[in-house]
Amino acid sequence: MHTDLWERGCERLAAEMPEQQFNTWIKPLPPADVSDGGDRVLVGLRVPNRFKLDWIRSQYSARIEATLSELAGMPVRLELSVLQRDMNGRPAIQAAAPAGSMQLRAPASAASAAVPVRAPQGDASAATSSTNPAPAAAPSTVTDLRPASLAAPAVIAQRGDRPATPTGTLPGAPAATRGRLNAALTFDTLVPGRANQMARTAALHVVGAPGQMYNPLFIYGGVGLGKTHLIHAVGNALIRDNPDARVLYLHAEQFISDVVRNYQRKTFDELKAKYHSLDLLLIDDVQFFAGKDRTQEEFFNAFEALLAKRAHIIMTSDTYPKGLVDIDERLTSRFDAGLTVAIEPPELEMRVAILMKKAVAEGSPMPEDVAFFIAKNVRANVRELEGALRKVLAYAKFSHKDISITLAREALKDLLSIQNRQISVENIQKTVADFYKIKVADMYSKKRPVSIARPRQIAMYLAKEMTQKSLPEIGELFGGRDHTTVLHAVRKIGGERQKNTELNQQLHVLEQTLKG
Ligand SMILES: Nc1ncnc2c1ncn2[C@@H]1O[C@H](COP(=O)(O)OP(=O)(O)OP(=O)(O)O)[C@@H](O)[C@H]1O
Repeated sequence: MHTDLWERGCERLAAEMPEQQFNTWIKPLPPADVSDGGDRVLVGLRVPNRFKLDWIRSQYSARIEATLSELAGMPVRLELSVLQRDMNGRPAIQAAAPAGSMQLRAPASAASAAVPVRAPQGDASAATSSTNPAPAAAPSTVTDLRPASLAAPAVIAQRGDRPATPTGTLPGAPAATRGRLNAALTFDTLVPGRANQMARTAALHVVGAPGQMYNPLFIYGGVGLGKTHLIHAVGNALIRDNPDARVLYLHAEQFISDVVRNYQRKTFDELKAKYHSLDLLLIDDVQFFAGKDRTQEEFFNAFEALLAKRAHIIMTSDTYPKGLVDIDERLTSRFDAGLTVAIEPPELEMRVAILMKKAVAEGSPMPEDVAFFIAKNVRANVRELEGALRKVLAYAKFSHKDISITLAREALKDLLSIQNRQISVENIQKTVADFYKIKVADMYSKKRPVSIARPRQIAMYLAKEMTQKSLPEIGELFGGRDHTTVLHAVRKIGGERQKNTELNQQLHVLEQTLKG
């Protein structure tokens, strides 16, 4: 009697949920199994992988159950399981995860962000705060599924030669530890937020079950957004859980140097022995492999050897695998074969939380209004945020004044004036019009075809993000439009950006162009 319940539920969810969210998470699911459970209806949903399962459970299951219950006129219980394919590619069902439990083992510290992040409104954003930890940070009951190789005692211990962070969270003198890991870059010091939620969740999965799922894990995003921090956090957590694990962090350039050195000395066996024996390889900025054929070949070999023995590989890059240039396709397609996740620029609330947490770590707690002022004005990335914080703290120290907005404005006046000088709404309109090949006049016109309306919305979004102008001021500069039109554009493009990789890339390009 409830045979079409799932179809009806999907129709309802499609109408009620933001389109991107529905299309990403609900629409691709295979039809549910609906059965009679006595006093309730049982709805079995098969999800392609564990990551999606956890995400759907934490973000959408309550909503799905409520919608289906309403349609069925009786309680509905949702049962999620991972759909696996057997060797012939036929669907085969893995054991269902019990409802309400997360099948991953988060580091004990991961749930304890010191500064609460006010989660932005909306379905996909509900989970990140210290009082409401991200789903991945939930304590779990998973059995240890690690490959036997992780138990083998061996240590790759080398001195770090990348800038590292000491005990505070602002970068300073090197603090190298095992495997070139920086001990200060942990899940504890990484502020969670919407911008890094998926990447952080996936990283926590790797810590919970290395060598199992999402291998390789490919993390991409713009500069200074926390990619390096996140992969160090995975390495540190893994070593803490398993001191014998052979973990190595290195920047892609270090791998290149290694290949060159071994090439000159003809010691490729040593190179192989070093990399192929690892349990976890963390490799940063793989876009640096571009055009380096021999390096790519060696990396390919290491990659294949590590995956074959179920060691884990995590990579970072400034772009998604298919966006990498001058890297052999057989590599980029492998990069994409596990899980690819983006880290976005942090939203305002997250920037505030990062500032406050880092200020506390530096021993100078910062009033929220000051953090807000800085976060409003420093938007590009966390590294710039740290720079601004450092300036404000130093200024307060040397001038023997309390930290206030006035002091922050004074300390950051160069930075603020450069920003105000460089980015104007007119500049944004021109740059966006050039980029999408429309006329600048279309920015003010009343024309509505999507080929014009969309770039216009993108320009409005950038105007709000990158200038100090208010919504009514921006509306005025876009041909006397109402502030609600601007608000709609800002929300729409901001929301789409989270899910639409292509749009996100375009916005990155525009932002970089505008910042000169
Ligand atoms: N969510 C966060 N919470 C706390 N600190 C963060 C966060 N994100 C980034 N940081 C800090 O910002 C700085 C820059 O981060 P990181 O070096 O990891 O960026 P990245 O994405 O690897 O950049 P790049 O591509 O330039 O190497 C680091 O000091 C890092 O600790």
